[in-house]
Amino acid sequence: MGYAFDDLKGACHHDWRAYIEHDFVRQLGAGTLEAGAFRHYLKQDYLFLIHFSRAYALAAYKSRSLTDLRHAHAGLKTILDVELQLHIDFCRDWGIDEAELAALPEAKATLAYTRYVLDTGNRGDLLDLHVALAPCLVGYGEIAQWLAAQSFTVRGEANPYDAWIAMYAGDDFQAAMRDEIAWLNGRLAEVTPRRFEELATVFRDATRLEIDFWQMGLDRAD
Ligand SMILES: Cc1ncc(CN)c(N)n1
Repeated sequence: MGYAFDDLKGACHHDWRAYIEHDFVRQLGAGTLEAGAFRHYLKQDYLFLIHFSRAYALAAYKSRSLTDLRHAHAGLKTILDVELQLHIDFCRDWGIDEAELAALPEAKATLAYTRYVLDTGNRGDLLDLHVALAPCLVGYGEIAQWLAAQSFTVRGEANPYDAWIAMYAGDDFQAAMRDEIAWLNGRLAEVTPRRFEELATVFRDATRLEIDFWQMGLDRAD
């Protein structure tokens, strides 16, 4: 019997829950997150998304079939057209203009996560790269679903972070998440137990780096 995406989550259940249910996420859902922490996160996430766009471009380069090339292209389009564009709008609403974004120094958590994904993609094959990218795309989609199910989550104008939640709960992002899971399920069905262990390590490490990214936001760490 082959593997599926849920087996990657199962292989690092504790880290996955710590990422999805992080204090940053809880405070954001409740609308109690300090504005300075969100602003710090937003700025670093702008840099993060630029490097993640590069990682999707690397996925396109590594594709051996038109199907894989289209899949990588769709991921790149979601980041560039949906997420990054809305992100720039958010930043403007939060008093951060594009000139400030262009001059930002990268925090260590941003450097570590983005370069880990790019290095994993360069060293490994297309599946390694997509597994390293999965906590990003699938994780935020799942976070939006998890927040929707929590009684402490405040939606609408009473929550200053409502637009952020809406972006990840929205149809475009949720559809991109489902596509990524379907692609991964197709590939994971064919891997050996030994290969699965390698991929589980990549997935766990990327998930741990997501946790560090939330913590960087809360601590406003450089
Ligand atoms: C750190 C991080 N991880 C994931 C996402 C969702 N693409 C994001 N915007 N930023």
